[in-house]
Amino acid sequence: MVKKIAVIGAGALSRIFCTQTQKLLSDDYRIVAVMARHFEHAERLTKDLNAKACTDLTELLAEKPDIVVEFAGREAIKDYAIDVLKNGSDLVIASIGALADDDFRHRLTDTARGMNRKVYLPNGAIGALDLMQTFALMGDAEVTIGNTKAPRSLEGAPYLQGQSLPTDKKTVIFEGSVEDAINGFPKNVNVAVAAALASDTLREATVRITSDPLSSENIHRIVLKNKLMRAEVTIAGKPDPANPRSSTSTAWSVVALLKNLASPVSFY
Ligand SMILES: NC(=O)C1=CN([C@@H]2O[C@H](COP(=O)(O)OP(=O)(O)OC[C@H]3O[C@@H](n4cnc5c(N)ncnc54)[C@H](OP(=O)(O)O)[C@@H]3O)[C@@H](O)[C@H]2O)C=CC1
Ligand SMILES: O=C([O-])CC(=O)C(=O)O
Repeated sequence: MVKKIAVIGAGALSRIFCTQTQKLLSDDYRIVAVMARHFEHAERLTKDLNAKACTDLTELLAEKPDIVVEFAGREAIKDYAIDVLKNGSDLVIASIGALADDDFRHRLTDTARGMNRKVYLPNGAIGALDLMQTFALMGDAEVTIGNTKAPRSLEGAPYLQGQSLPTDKKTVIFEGSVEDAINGFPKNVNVAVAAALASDTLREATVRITSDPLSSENIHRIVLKNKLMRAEVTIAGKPDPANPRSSTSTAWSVVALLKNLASPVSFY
């Protein structure tokens, strides 16, 4: 049976996700609605999809989606996630940074369990969340997460308080906890929260953010070790031209997730 997908967000990642899901997965999925803050942004995306454009969650959920996919940001997912699950839809969250908030994460988990729904956290701009869960089970993982982006991909973050970054030299602009990193850079280090949650090191993992004027990629390097295993995962993705903060591969990772869910043989 073809499953109905509704999308929250009509920006850079939603556009890639919708286009590629329609192109590659039409035997299994149909996009029925897209929501944005501005109606015209949602409409710009839906006109090629034969889907409903809206600015209101009730309207989105009226389409009775099997799965709601979020590409809208930390505040949006905090506002909508519980109602999506209570509506009976499963949920894919790109703005995984929202789950660094213990209260939200517990409410999300409890609601999903109570409603017998699933919340899927995609690999996003990184990968290997399966491997990181193995580290979590083995215990005592030491995890460091490095993120390198060009200044234009970092500027505007609350941590920088409007300051511009040097354009002539590579600079470490943040070193600290995952929680401080996501609060300071909510649109840049969702990957750090994903890695820390998967490896069960939300309080212990450390994050380093580097601004590199010569970098044409968003580079994420995660190093994990315990007494029996060590791993280094480096992923370098091209920034989306419409939103240089986001790597385009993030949207593709959600297409891959949906493909996996629909397939009789799943990778893990
Ligand atoms: N897990 C990961 O690896 C990654 C996660 N991300 C997450 O994905 C998010 C989306 O990225 P991207 O597509 O590049 O962002 P964009 O800024 O290009 O698009 C965001 C879209 O969300 C919409 N939106 C924002 N707030 C709301 C709201 N409250 N209700 C409805 N719609 C809303 C905007 O509406 P409008 O157009 O009307 O303004 C816009 O269409 C990022 O903010 C980040 O949190 C990003 C990269 C990697
Ligand atoms: O897209 C990326 O490279 C990573 C990103 O913005 C995030 O994790 O929020």
